[in-house]
Amino acid sequence: MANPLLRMEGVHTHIGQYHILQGVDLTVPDGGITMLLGRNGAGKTTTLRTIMGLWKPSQGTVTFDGTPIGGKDTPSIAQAGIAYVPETMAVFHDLTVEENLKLAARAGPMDTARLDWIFGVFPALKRFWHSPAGVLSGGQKQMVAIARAIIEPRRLLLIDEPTKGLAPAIIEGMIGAFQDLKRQNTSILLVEQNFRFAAALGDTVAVVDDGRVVHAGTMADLVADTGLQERLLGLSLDAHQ
Ligand SMILES: Nc1ncnc2c1ncn2[C@@H]1O[C@H](COP(=O)(O)OP(=O)(O)OP(=O)(O)O)[C@@H](O)[C@H]1O
Repeated sequence: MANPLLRMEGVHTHIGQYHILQGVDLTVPDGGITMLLGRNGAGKTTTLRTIMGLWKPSQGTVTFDGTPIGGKDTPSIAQAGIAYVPETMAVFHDLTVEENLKLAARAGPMDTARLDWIFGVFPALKRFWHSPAGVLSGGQKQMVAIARAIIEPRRLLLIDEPTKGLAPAIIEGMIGAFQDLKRQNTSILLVEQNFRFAAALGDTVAVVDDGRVVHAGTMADLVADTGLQERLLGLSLDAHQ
């Protein structure tokens, strides 16, 4: 496995009186795609939000590229090179695609070479450049949300359920886009419920249950072991259709 880009060790997160993460150990290798799987309510979103500093860990360490980031504020964590696309997709519906991206480019004018690269990954953005984001399909809005997160170079992209509610054909198209991002040296930690998508895309996988990582390894090993899938994820053959 490549060197870890992100490492969480013994991370606990409390939300109010609730003890949600209960000692998460998680490694995201540099240069790969890691899938975070698990039941509803297992703690996947809380894990992403804790990495991003939106919840502060009450215990444990979070290390990014060798530097401790646990407890830092969200802007500093973003500055360090991590971007986050929440499940709700941070897209302004009344603004054009261009305006959505301009607002996300906090460092100043958009880098045209980078924009060309983003158009290559998500061609629909070029087509709808001057259209309000609100008229786009769900998949296209997801592309705007991801483009906003990567308009400035990022080492690590955290994405929460990008396939939720999308048609299978759109999901297939997204696999290519994420592989493209990976080829461009963006590591990805992606929360996913769709096991087929996760299996097609993931290099490594971590399974969360009750606020802990209960399994970590290569995606190929999990794909090859249907018994393990059943035990960890409750997947039956139906879930693979
Ligand atoms: N703001 C909050 N206040 C109280 N409890 C919360 C809050 N946010 C999340 N939780 C609880 O924390 C637990 C983990 O939630 P989380 O959203 O991380 O799970 P998840 O694995 O992402 O699940 P899902 O797929 O349903 O989003 C759940 O029991 C949830 O009810």
